[in-house]
Amino acid sequence: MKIAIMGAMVEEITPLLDFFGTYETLEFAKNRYYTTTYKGMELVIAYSKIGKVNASLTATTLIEKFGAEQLLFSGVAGALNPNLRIGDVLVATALAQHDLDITAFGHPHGYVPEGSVYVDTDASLRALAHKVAKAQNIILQEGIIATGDQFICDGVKKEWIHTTFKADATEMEGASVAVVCDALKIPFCVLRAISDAADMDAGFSFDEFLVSSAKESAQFIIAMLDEL
Ligand SMILES: CCCCCCN(CO)Cc1c[nH]c2c(N)ncnc12
Repeated sequence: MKIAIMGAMVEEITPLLDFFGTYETLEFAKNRYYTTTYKGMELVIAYSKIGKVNASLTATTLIEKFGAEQLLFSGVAGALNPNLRIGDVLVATALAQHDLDITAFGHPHGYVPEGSVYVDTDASLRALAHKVAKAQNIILQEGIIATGDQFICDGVKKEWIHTTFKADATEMEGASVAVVCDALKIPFCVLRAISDAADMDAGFSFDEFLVSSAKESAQFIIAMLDEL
C-alpha cells in the first residue's frame, strides 16, 4: 500500500521526517518529495507550499506520479467554531472553497457548474481517526473545513465563512486536496490542529502555535499509520 502524507508548510511535515529518520528526496515541479517505508507501507511525503494552487499540484503529483493510493493531510488551521481551542485536533467531514464565487449568476458561494459546494472525506479514514483518538485518549473534533487563498485574521470575515459554510475551521489547502482526490478516486482525510482563532490576533497566535500544533497533527497521523 502506498500512502501519501501531505502538508502545506515545511513545519507541518518536519515532525514526520524527523520521526521516519531516513528517506529519499526527489525534486519535481519545483517541489521535493520524500519517500520512505514504514511497517510494510510505502510512504511519500511532501509539503505543497501555501494555497490552493500549490496544494492541487502537489496532491495530483502525489497520486499521478508517485502512485499514492490514499492521501492523509496533516497541518494547522484557524478555528471558526467558538468551541474549538488552540491545540484541538479536527478531522474534516467535508470541505468547501470559501473564496470561489460566481454568485453573480445565482449560484451559491463555493459552487461552480459540474461541481459541488462540499466534497466529503473518506468515511473509513474518518472512522480510523476516531478509533485512534479513542485508543490514545485524544479528543478528536469533527467538522467542516472552509478553504481559501487567504489567511483569515478578521472577525467579520471569520463570521461570514463560519455562517455561510457552517464551517468549523479555515485553512488554505484542504478543499484542493479534496477536489483532486475525489476526481482521482483516492481515499483521503484532512487532519488539522488549531493554531489560532482566525481573528485579529490570528497572526500572533499562528506564529506562537504553528510548530506545536503541527506536531500534534503529525503525531496523530503517525498513530493512524500504525492502524492502517
Ligand atoms: C506564513 C503564514 C502562512 C499561513 C498558512 C496558514 N495555513 C494555511 O493552510 C493554515 C492556517 C492556520 N490558521 C489559518 C487562518 N486563520 N486562515 C487561513 N489559514 C490558516
